[in-house]
Amino acid sequence: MKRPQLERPALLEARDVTRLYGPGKGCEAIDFTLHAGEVLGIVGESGSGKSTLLRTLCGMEAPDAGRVLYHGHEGELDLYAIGEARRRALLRMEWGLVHQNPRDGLRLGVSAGANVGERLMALGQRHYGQLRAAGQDWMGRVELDPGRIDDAPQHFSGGMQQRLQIARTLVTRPRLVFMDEPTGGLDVSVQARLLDTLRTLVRELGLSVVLVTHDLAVARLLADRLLVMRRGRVVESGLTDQILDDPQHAYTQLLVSSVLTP
Ligand SMILES: Nc1ncnc2c1ncn2[C@@H]1O[C@H](COP(=O)(O)OP(=O)(O)OP(=O)(O)O)[C@@H](O)[C@H]1O
Repeated sequence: MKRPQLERPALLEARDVTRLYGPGKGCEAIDFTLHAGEVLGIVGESGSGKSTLLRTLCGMEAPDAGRVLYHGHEGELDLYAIGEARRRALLRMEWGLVHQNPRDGLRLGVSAGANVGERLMALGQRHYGQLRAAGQDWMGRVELDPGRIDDAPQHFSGGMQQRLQIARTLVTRPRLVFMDEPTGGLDVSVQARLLDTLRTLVRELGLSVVLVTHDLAVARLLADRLLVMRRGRVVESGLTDQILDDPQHAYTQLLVSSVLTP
């Protein structure tokens, strides 16, 4: 998906971000700018530091050094200079987070409709009819049967739960969405259909996304640009098609030719 974004404003910036648990474990000296409407894929083999970087970017884990800057409604915010309460409010009001395991992002015991409506309620919506209509609408958008709005997600398949988590995340129209292996842990055919839905939503809504995936096929379908990580560092970055079609770094070449084992 090639969408030139250079003219768009910066939305999220990582400036020399480091979070290390040990040498090469975590992420180190990460620098990038995500522009509005852009999908940035973070790829690399298992243990390369993708999830650590994502947690640092989305306010869940403070870096040892460096800054994460977010350009939101209130202008530029230094994510770890503001308090915990404001970071939480950002996640609730302006951001969305899609976990690999939908169980981490859903409340399994309450209805599908309540799961979708909850984030709207957190933004102040109280009108039952409107919340229910939004629930049905978003279940339809992620290709779930809106007739199952009163069913609890614990009775849904893994793929359906992931679709519901995506609906719950996107219903508030977040300005920035973080996704950690959104199609991981699912059967291949389920993954392919979900990826198709995600790609449609990303395009239709013009989403700004930071996407972590070890799966280069997922990266190719969704991401405009890639950061390739190895042992905590970015070894290569650029447009997705350029990197995947003509990788420059030996590690990326190995990744692309699937020589590396997970
Ligand atoms: N809380 C933690 N405490 C100690 N070490 C950690 C912690 N979190 C991650 N690590 C280590 O940091 C390194 C990077 O882990 P991370 O989960 O960020 O990699 P990843 O690329 O997301 O891998 P995967 O795809 O397997 O999730 C690994 O060596 C991991 O063991």
